[in-house]
Amino acid sequence: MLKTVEVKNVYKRYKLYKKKSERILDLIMPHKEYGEDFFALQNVSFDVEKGSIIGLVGINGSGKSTLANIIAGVIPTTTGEIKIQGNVALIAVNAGLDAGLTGRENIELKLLMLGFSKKEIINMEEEIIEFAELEKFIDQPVKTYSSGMKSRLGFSISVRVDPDILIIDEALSVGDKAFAEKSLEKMMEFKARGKTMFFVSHSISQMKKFCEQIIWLEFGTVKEYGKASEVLKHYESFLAEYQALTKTEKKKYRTDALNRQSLKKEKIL
Ligand SMILES: Nc1ncnc2c1ncn2[C@@H]1O[C@H](COP(=O)(O)OP(=O)(O)OP(=O)(O)O)[C@@H](O)[C@H]1O
Repeated sequence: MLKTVEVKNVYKRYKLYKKKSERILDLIMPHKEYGEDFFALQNVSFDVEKGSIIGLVGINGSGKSTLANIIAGVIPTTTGEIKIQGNVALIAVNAGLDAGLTGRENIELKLLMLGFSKKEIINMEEEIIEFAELEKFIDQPVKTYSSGMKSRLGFSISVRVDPDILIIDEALSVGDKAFAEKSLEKMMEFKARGKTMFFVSHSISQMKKFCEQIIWLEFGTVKEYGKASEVLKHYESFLAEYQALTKTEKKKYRTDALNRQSLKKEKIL
C-alpha cells in the first residue's frame, strides 16, 4: 500500500522563559542557552497508508495539536523527517484565518494562495458560504465571529478545496450539533472517496464511529498506534484509572511527565 504520511524520529522543542528579558537574552546570546527546553514531541515515528482514517488521542497537553500542525506544515519540526504525498488541509479553530479580514476576503485569500483562478474562486465562493451557513455575516470581519462561525468557515473552505489529506483538530466540538452532523457526513464522503484523514478529538464516541486506527500520544511520545477498537479500549481504561487518581496523585503524574519532557536531549539535538 502507498504511504501518504511518513513521520520519522520527530522532536519538537519549545523554549520556556520565566521572564521576557530571558527571551530577549536568548535571542541575542543563543550560545548561553537562556530558558528551559520543553519537548512537546519526542522521537515520534509512524507511517500512514493512503485512505487511512487516523484518530489522535491523548490527555491535555500530550502533543496532538502540535503533531497536527507539523503534518499540516504550519509549524516546523526541531529535528526529524516528515514525508507527505499530496496536499494537506488543516481544519482547526482559527487555523489559517486572518481575523482582520472579512469571511469573504479570507475565502478569496486562501483560494488565491492555493492557486485557484478568479473564475474558479467565484464559483467556489458561494458554495463555501452556503455550506458554512454564514450568508448574512460573510462580509463582516472574522474577529466578530463566534468560535463556531470561525470553525464553520474553516471547515467549509478546507473541504471545498478537496485536499488529499485532511486534518480535523477539534473543529467539530465548537459548532452546533446540526453543523457537526453535516460535517460528519462530509467527512464520510471523503472517507468513501479514499482520502487520508486525521481526526483530533476528545470524543471517544466520535473516534469509534469514524476512525480505523488510533495514535495515542502521551506527553509527547507515541504510547500506542494500532487498530482503533484495541487502542481505544486501552486508552479508555487508562482514562478511568487516571480519573480515579486523587488530585495530588494526578498532579504528581503530570509533574513527573512534564519533567521528563524538559530533560536535555543533547545527544539527539
Ligand atoms: N508555542 C508553544 N510554546 C511553548 N509550549 C507549547 C507551545 N505550544 C504548545 N506547547 C506545549 O506543548 C505541549 C503539547 O501541546 P498541544 O497543544 O500539542 O497538546 P494537545 O494534546 O493538543 O492538548 P489539548 O488536548 O489540551 O488541546 C503542551 O504542554 C503545551 O503547553
